[in-house]
Amino acid sequence: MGSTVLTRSQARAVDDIAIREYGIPGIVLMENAGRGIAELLLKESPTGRVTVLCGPGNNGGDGFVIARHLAIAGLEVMVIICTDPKNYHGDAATNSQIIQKAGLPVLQLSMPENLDRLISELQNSDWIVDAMLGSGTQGAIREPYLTIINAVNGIGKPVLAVDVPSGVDCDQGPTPDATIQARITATLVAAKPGLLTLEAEEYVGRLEVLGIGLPNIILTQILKS
Ligand SMILES: NC(=O)C1=CN([C@@H]2O[C@H](COP(=O)(O)OP(=O)(O)OC[C@H]3O[C@@H](n4cnc5c(N)ncnc54)[C@H](O)[C@@H]3O)[C@@H](O)[C@H]2O)[C@@H](O)CC1
Ligand SMILES: [K+]
Repeated sequence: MGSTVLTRSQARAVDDIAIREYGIPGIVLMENAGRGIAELLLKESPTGRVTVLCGPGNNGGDGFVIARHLAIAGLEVMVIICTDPKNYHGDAATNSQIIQKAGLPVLQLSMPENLDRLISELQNSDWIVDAMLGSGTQGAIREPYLTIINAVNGIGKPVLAVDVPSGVDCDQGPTPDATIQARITATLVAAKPGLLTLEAEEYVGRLEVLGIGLPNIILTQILKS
């Protein structure tokens, strides 16, 4: 399934079928995604300090799982929540509560008051995990993501992007002037059309496709329909 490409609606359908027809809980998919991405990062950086930027949806939920696994492995982790935590629901809310109860360092970002703090956290990082915006991204990139994306790109530390670099519309490609420049993009289940456009080349870096434990038959079913 390495060369498979899934559009936004196909990726959603795959998750939907896995959850509703096959009974695989969404939180298991999120755990598989986050753990797989943490293991990938640990191969690049077995020690050091990592800042995990978490956005408002399930991409942010993946970020919480990644942070938990990196902390278990002994890395110094700082989680930056880029939205009001009241926005979280479902699996992302569960994983947000787990890391907060576990006492991982969390900074609740309220812009622009915390911009200096954000920049100093980023400057002190060996790696940055971009779990801000994923396959749910649509339209022009709004604040605070616009400012954060530009700050991350300006600092130039290596970035591992979760599913897509924030700013990439998974069907259309990058949004000019507001897309994370990743060193590695760990995309889930299959590549997305927007990651393979010519314009995306400078943002995606090394593209890694990670499975999340779905039976192959689900992908076959979607690609045939
Ligand atoms: N079961 C699942 O669906 C799974 C999903 N996974 C993760 O979930 C992600 C998709 O989750 P969601 O559908 O919650 O989407 P996102 O995590 O991409 O978040 C969507 C939210 O971002 C905000 N947003 C959208 N466009 C924006 C823009 N232009 N500017 C600023 N904010 C914007 C809106 O608040 C929107 O509700 C995937 O990319 C992947 O990382 C993984 O956890 C694996 C399982
Ligand atoms: K992302």
